Amino acid sequence: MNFAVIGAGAWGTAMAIHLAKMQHTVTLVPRRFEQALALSSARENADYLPGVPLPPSLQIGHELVPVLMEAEVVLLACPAQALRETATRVKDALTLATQLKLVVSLAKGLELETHLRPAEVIAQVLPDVPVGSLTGPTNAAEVAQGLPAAMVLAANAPADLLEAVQVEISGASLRVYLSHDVAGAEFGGCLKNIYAIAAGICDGLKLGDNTSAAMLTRALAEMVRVGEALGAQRDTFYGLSGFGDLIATCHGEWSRNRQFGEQVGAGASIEEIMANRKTVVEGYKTAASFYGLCRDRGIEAPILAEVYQTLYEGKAPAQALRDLMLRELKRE
Ligand SMILES: NC(=O)c1ccc[n+]([C@@H]2O[C@H](COP(=O)([O-])OP(=O)(O)OC[C@H]3O[C@@H](n4cnc5c(N)ncnc54)[C@H](O)[C@@H]3O)[C@@H](O)[C@H]2O)c1
Ligand SMILES: O=P(O)(O)OC[C@H](O)CO
Repeated sequence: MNFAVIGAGAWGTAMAIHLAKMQHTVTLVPRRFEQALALSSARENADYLPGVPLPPSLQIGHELVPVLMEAEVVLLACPAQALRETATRVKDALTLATQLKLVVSLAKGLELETHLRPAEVIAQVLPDVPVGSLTGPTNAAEVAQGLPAAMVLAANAPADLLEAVQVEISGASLRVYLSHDVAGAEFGGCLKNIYAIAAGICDGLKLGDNTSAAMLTRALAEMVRVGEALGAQRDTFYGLSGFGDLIATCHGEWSRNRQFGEQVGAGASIEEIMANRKTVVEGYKTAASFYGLCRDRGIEAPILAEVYQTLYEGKAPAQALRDLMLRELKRE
């Protein structure tokens, strides 16, 4: 199959490496021309995924028109806040000769102003192409090294197309499951980033394993409540895109959302952390987007609200934790 991966951060590069190793025709398209040159000459993405060689067959592209003339599946691998702009670039570069069958989001964040999920943003821009989302517990570095992982491809597209793409992406190191609950799969991936910030805050406050277990368990309950209220299916949150990614991201030393939370919990200034970061922390803006969405819809989400107040209203992390602990008592 012919794949185009638009966006060459850690995750786009890792997926492009995986697909190229599966013998597909793959073109990785970085946003900036200099980045395309650097990747072509070094055969490594030194900025975002250092130490992993790009397979010889992996093509690096820059002009979208020729790449999109041949691509059957396009993966959009940029941060959620850049998705609309990236999908628009794809739309503008599509020609009548297109072979495009499916556009897949790899992003895990809500658009800030609209509160839309990644697949919803793409569908607004590209209403005539089937859109899906590939999500689950997948740290880019591990996938790039070929360590086994499992994901969910969620899409409302013809079954034969989805099954074909599932087969093409799956292999000994990546097992892909299918789902029709795009909302559930995407809400899980977006929400877990906020709870990973909360888990990191607990780490930064040097709390113990009991706190971590309590936080994770209540985060899952909150994820289910928020997701169901927004129209997703309850069961989806107990799968790879919900529970699976929550565990990976809240526990993974590597998680950028967890690391960010740990710095916040340890007392660092949020402005300074964000100013010094080169890579995306999706949970930061997604916390603001979900906070607005839950407030507007009257959805109870106390952990999310405390993370929001800590990040945006200057609330002390220890006070946020205390307020969570001293909420009105209730049945589990
Ligand atoms: N890294 C992972 O392990 C991983 C795994 C699964 C999903 N994701 C998700 O994939 C998405 C991308 O993450 P990443 O890890 O590749 O991020 P990254 O920080 O490694 O790279 C971000 C990429 O987006 C590009 N970018 C930044 N601003 C942009 C803009 N305005 N327009 C277009 N491109 C822009 C950058 O040039 C860079 O190539 C995020 O939503 C993330 O949550 C990441
Ligand atoms: O490093 P993070 O926190 O952006 O998490 C990356 C992936 O979403 C994990 O599945």
